[in-house]
Amino acid sequence: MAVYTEVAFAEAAALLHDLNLGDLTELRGIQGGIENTNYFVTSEREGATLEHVLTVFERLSFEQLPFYLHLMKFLAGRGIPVPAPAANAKGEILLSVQGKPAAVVDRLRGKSDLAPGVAQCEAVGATLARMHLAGLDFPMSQPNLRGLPWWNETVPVVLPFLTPAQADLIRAELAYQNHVAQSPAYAALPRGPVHADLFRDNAMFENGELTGFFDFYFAGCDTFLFDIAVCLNDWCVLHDQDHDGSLDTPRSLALLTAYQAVRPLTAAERSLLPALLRAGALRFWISRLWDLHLPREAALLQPHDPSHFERVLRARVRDTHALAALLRDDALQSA
Ligand SMILES: Nc1ncnc2c1ncn2[C@@H]1O[C@H](COP(=O)(O)OP(=O)(O)O)[C@@H](O)[C@H]1O
Ligand SMILES: N[C@@H](CCOP(=O)(O)O)C(=O)O
Repeated sequence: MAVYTEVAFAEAAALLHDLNLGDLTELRGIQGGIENTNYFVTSEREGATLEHVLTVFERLSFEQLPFYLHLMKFLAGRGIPVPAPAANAKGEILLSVQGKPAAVVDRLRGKSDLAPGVAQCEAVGATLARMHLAGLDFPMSQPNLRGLPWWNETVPVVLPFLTPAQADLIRAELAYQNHVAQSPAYAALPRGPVHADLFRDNAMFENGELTGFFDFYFAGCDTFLFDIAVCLNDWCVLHDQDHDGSLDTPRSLALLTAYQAVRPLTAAERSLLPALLRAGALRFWISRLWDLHLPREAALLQPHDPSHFERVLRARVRDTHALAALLRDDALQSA
């Protein structure tokens, strides 16, 4: 559990009043996240029980937050299942707790499915594509703050903690990704607001139905293909202890086919998916190394295992040509 900022009951109660969300009845620190302080807040208003999530942002600034919160509001308004932020009487959705930025958003029903099958991957693929299309009109712009420039800055910071073989891999992959980013095919990739961290623990299901995506605090304007790659790397790999990071073909095809039924991939996207799968693995290997070796103070913090994404990256590098062949597969082409 990561609770970096302790919020008192009275402080949370006053916040809910300002948002016209009634009387606070329960305030509970949330286990699971690693970036922000999160609490479940339950309140009573005119006989109804309301469930929200209070987030205090630990790394993001008052300048960066409007993009994420307004994106969630915009997507929710377009019928995409994401938590809408609550507004105060002045219409403000970006709040302040102990001088830090904060927000109160809808609590999604259900729980995360950490062992998804084909049906869950289909639901994620279709909803991801709908979200990408809905976001095309979003008027605000902010880069993916965990994109290539951050990788270039952060790799030298984590290098001292790596073995020589790991250092060779991370340097070679960073060079490869800088090269890919200069290519005409990369420039041709469709772009818009992306979630950029849509792991299994950032989606909820209830009775087998997807109830929504949440945790948009790594979102940014980037290629849609990067978002797809991040999803495939988490939703469609084997997660047993001995796994080697390989993609599970039935779940990968299910996610991609469902995505394509809503927004077909372009030729440039097909050709660059193997490279962007490597980019997605590199991004989370770097951030997990950074979180592990350069931790912040926290009441309780469970850093994620970086070696998982080292394995995923090695598997994607090994499978680059096989994945390219899979993407030329007739069944997927005609989806
Ligand atoms: N809008 C929401 N609806 C339901 N549960 C949520 C919501 N936001 C966060 N949670 C819960 O809080 C946990 C941690 O949130 P997360 O956003 O992943 O934290 P962090 O930002 O620190 O990574 C999630 O695993 C989930 O159980
Ligand atoms: N999904 C990332 C970590 C980001 O934390 P989250 O709790 O906001 O998803 C990873 O698994 O490394």
